[in-house]
Formats: sequence, structure tokens, C-alpha cells
Amino acid sequence: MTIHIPFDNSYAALPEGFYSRTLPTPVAAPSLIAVNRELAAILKIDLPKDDTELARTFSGNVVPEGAAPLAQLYAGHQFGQFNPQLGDGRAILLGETIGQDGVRRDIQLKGSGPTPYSRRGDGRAWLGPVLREYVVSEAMHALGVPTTRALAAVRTGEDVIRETMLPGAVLTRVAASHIRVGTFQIFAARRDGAALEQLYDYTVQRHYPDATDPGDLLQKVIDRQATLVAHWLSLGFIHGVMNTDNCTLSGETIDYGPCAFMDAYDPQTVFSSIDRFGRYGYTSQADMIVWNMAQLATALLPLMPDPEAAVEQFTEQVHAMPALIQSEYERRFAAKIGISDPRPGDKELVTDLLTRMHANSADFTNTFRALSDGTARDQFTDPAAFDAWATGWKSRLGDEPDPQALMRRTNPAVIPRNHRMEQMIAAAVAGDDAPFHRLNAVLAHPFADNPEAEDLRRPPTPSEVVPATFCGT
Ligand SMILES: Nc1ncnc2c1ncn2[C@@H]1O[C@H](COP(=O)(O)OP(=O)(O)OP(=O)(O)O)[C@@H](O)[C@H]1O
Repeated sequence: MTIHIPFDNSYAALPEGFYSRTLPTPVAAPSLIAVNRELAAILKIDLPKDDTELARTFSGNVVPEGAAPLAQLYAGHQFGQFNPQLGDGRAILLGETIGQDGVRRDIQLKGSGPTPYSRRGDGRAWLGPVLREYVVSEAMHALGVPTTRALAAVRTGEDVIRETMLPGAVLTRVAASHIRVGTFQIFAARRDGAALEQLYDYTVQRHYPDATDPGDLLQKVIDRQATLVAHWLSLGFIHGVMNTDNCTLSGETIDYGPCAFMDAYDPQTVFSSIDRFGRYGYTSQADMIVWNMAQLATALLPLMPDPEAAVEQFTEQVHAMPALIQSEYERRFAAKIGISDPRPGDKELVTDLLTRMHANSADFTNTFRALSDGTARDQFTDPAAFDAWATGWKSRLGDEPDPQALMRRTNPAVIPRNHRMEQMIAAAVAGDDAPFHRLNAVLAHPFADNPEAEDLRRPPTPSEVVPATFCGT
């Protein structure tokens, strides 16, 4: 019995120039690690109980009826360098479904074998990044951040060669779409106006049906990306590889390769081992998303009736983005300290707290969470530094209706801490998936007090600190 997925494919109806039809390459011995039944229900997929069947489908060994497997074409700026052709080198879009909520979503296998865009890669993924993406993308969803999601993870029963031999795995990723800034860039770079027009029409229809013209589409994407990055900042999230091929038109977070949440607050934090110049560090993310939107603007320009004249308008739109991010950042951080309706002076209150947190190596997540239970001073090496700040803060909160409730739904108790992710991956490589399942279960309720998960709230001890996150694809 094969799994029935109610496909309703639209990308495959675009001309072949947008993708290559490619089948997944079967693997030796697929075994199921996890399947996300809640998400499957949203997608209207009726999952069998049988793990063997699930593993066969979500490894790519069996292609479900109605799928139209393809690898998507795109380009992208990687660390500032334009690569004129990338494309899914190890991912295959099976197709789309229209979910219970009426939303169209992609179902994609990642690590399912080579495609025409694999270049020198093997088309595969190893277990570590698959589990990392599964846990962090689902945690982000539970935190309320727009993101791609994880439907399944499967061991392939084959090793992949990285620096050493590592167990292979396939992730089934679900996304509002996989249209990236780089998808527009490839056709703009090729001066293929017809393809650009088709992609524009497709994107508008799929994501922004009320967009009136390319400038309006640009603005809508800018708005979503500004909100998204401010949301990341408010959670101490560092994406780590904000290349234009990892920047979606839908406004969802995509690609959890070298991402991490920071522990002690330090605005200069950079995690990714491949980010040697700190291009995508915590604070730089606000600049980098503007840079990415400038690349989108450039790619959309040829669609304007008078591109020369549109340069000025698009430039203004991009230049206005930092203020959008800033105001969203201020709103989110005000909420983190219990302020629902920010007014002049609140910004300085937040900055003052952050400065003191930095000086005291206070844990980002735990300090904000502790504001609502009265223990925040314990997070500071010099608790008097907190007390000095708290006097002004408490008097400001006098005007707020219910600051405790606001803080408790804004400041998570638990996040996927990097050292826990590394421990979880090491356990899974050794054959123990219990830490993976436990992280998923706890992170599904990040704003709840969960006495049984206290250990997952603790920052790393010095020996547990993970200084760099290896992309280690
Ligand atoms: N093992 C591999 N084999 C073939 N291509 C690869 C491999 N690893 C990465 N690539 C390709 O290199 C490019 C950049 O990789 P990156 O790590 O940003 O993407 P990814 O994690 O594979 O995919 P996505 O951006 O869809 O999450 C992508 O085009 C990707 O398909």
C-alpha cells in the first residue's frame, strides 16, 4: 500500500526552463526516524501506521501517485558573490497540496540524491543537519516564526562521505513555496524577460494575489522580511547563511544549515564556521536582509514598464526598510519587557537592559523569561546592575494592563540550544534517537513552564559550549 498524498501541482505546470524533472535515487535501507502527524493532517495526508511504508515514501524509494518530482532552478549571491546557477542540488520537489487551511504548500525531499544541479555534490545529506533542520524548524514554528516545516526524517541505511563517513538521511520539508530571491535572480541575470514575467505572475498568484505591480510585490516581500528578521532578533536567533538563495519570497525562514540561538547576550555573535568575516552575525542580519531585498529589487526592475524610472522608486523602498525593521524590533523588544504599546523612552529602556546583559554575560533567553517570575537579577554576574535598571522598568510597567501575561507569551522558556542540538546529533549517530524525540516534544510548547525540561533550559557549561556551527551538509 502506498501513501496517498492529495497532490495539486502548480510549479510543474510552469515551462521546463524553471526546473528539471528528476526522480529521487532509491536508498539501501530506509528506516523512519520521525513523521509529523500533526503537519500531515494539515496537508490532508492520511498516514499509514506502518513505519516501513512511511520510510519508503519519505526516503524517495517509492514516489507517491500524483507526484511530479522536479529539481528547481535558481541562482544566488553566496556571501556576497553571485553564483549564476545553483538550483536544488540535493532536493526534489515531490509536488504541492492544498491543506485543510486552504494553503498551498510544497512537499520536498532534501538529501534524496543527485539532480542536474548537483555540481560536484553527492545529492545527499547526513543525519546531523537533517535532525537539526527538523528540530529547529519545528521549534521556530512553535515559537510563532514563519518557517518551512519538517514532515519526516528517514535514515537511508547508507553512509555519506564528508570529512569522515557519516550516516545518511533524508528530510521531508514543507514550505509555502521554495521561490527564492535567487529564483528571480537567475532569469534577470539571463535577461530572460519572458521567464521573469511568468515567475512574477506565478509568485503573485501564489503569495500576494492583491499585488498591483512589481514595485508592490517588492514592498510586500520587504514588509514580510522586515517582520521576519525582527522576529529572529527578538529570539536571539542567528540564521547563519542569509544568501539570496536562502531568502524566500513567501517570508518564511528557510535553510537551517549553520543556524543557532545565542546563549549569553552578545550582539557580535557569529556561529557559522563558514562565515569567516561575520557577514551573517546576529546584529548584521538587519543589514543583510536589506542587501538581499536590494538584489530582489534589481531582479524585478526589468518587469517595470520604464525600468530607468523605477530605479529611484525601488531604491527608496529598499532604503526605507531599516526603519521598518527598527520599528518592528522596538515593538517586539518592548513586549519582551512587558510593554504592549511602546512610547518614547521605551527604546532606551530596552537598550539599557541589553547593554547590562552584555556586560554581565547574561543568558538572552533566560533573562527575558525570568523578568516575569522575578528572578532576572540572578542572571547577572552583578545583580546590582539589574536592580539599577529594574527601578525605572517597574515604574514604567505601572501603566501596563497585564505585563506578566505579555512577557510570558513573548519570552520562551525553552529554545533549541546549540549544545543540546550537538548532543542530540551525537546520540542519533550512535543510534539513540531519544534526545531527538524529547527535544521535539518539549520545543512544541516553548512558552510553557515545564519542570521536567529544566535541563534543556540551562545554558551550556564551559565545556559544552559549541563555538561554531558546522554547515556540514
Ligand atoms: N551534498 C550536496 N550535493 C549536491 N548539491 C548540494 C549538496 N549540498 C549543498 N548543495 C547545493 O549547494 C547549494 C547551496 O547549499 P545550501 O547548503 O545553502 O542549501 P541546502 O541546505 O542544500 O538547501 P536549501 O537552501 O534548499 O535548504 C544548493 O544549491 C544546494 O542544493
